[in-house]
Amino acid sequence: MSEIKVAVAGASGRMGKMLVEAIADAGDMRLAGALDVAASPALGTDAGISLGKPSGVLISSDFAEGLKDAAFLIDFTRPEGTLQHLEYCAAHGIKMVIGTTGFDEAGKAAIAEAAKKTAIVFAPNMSVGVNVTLKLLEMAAKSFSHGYDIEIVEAHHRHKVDAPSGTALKMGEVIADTLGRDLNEVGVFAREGVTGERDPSSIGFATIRGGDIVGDHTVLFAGIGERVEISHKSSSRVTYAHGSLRAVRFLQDKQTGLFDMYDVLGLR
Ligand SMILES: NC(=O)C1=CN([C@@H]2O[C@H](COP(=O)(O)OP(=O)(O)OC[C@H]3O[C@@H](n4cnc5c(N)ncnc54)[C@H](OP(=O)(O)O)[C@@H]3O)[C@@H](O)[C@H]2O)C=CC1
Ligand SMILES: O=C(O)C1=N[C@H](C(=O)O)C[C@H](O)C1
Repeated sequence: MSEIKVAVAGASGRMGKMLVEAIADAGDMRLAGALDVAASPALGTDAGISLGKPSGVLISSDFAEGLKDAAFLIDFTRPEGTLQHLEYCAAHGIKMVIGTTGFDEAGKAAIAEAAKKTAIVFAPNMSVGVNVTLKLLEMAAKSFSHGYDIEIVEAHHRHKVDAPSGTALKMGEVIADTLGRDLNEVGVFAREGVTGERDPSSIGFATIRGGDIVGDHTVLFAGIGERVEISHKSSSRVTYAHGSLRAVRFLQDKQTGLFDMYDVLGLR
């Protein structure tokens, strides 16, 4: 069987490097292109050089050049970058795995629209563990629908630019949907000063940023006399990279459509 040709956007970023390495180590894939922003000091360098594994692929900011051999683009960048890549990929039939977080509603709508022209997996967290945790949260939310206060705490490294994390928001959405609530109405994203008592229907979010924390998420169901905490902790970004490669393989026989990691992992 021929190798799957995969390009990586944000190739010199934390996830980009991890993906370049994971593709090199995968027996069924080949790095077919590497993109980064025009201002990146990594432009023109070999995408694998910082890993000590030269790939023969130079990092480019030119979409036509960086994607000329690619059937797939894995994108972990910023929403504004992803939306540019999306337009190009939709026009050229390149399938996408999007891990970028921090999209507004218009950005999410653009991804849904592009999925009418090409096949896309879009998920705020590609790890198996987090997606299984989302299923556990659905189950827990059903049982803790009354008498339990729901709070979501997430912690990430000092470089993360969006808050709360895409994963924390997804956890909130899953719980709110299960309980028939609208996260836009019940989400509480900051507390300061005299806040008044807690609204029992609210879902609170707390954000920690520091050091090199890869990604921790805890959902707290706090009742009277007991509390339950459901936690996931990432110790390496490799889990996101391996999930992304599973998403690429899942998309191989899809032509169009918007999918997430529940689809990839058979959790729906
Ligand atoms: N879904 C998941 O499982 C996961 C999602 N993420 C998400 O992935 C994204 C990237 O995370 P991370 O790798 O840590 O971030 P980094 O900042 O390390 O990497 C981002 C990369 O994208 C580049 N970039 C920045 N702006 C643009 C742009 N406008 N267009 C194109 N490329 C751009 C950066 O270039 P430069 O450095 O030169 O600015 C860099 O190479 C975040 O949104 C994060 O939340 C992260 C981990 C897991
Ligand atoms: O920026 C990160 O690092 C991560 N971002 C994703 C998010 O916002 O949920 C996934 C993971 O938590 C790591």
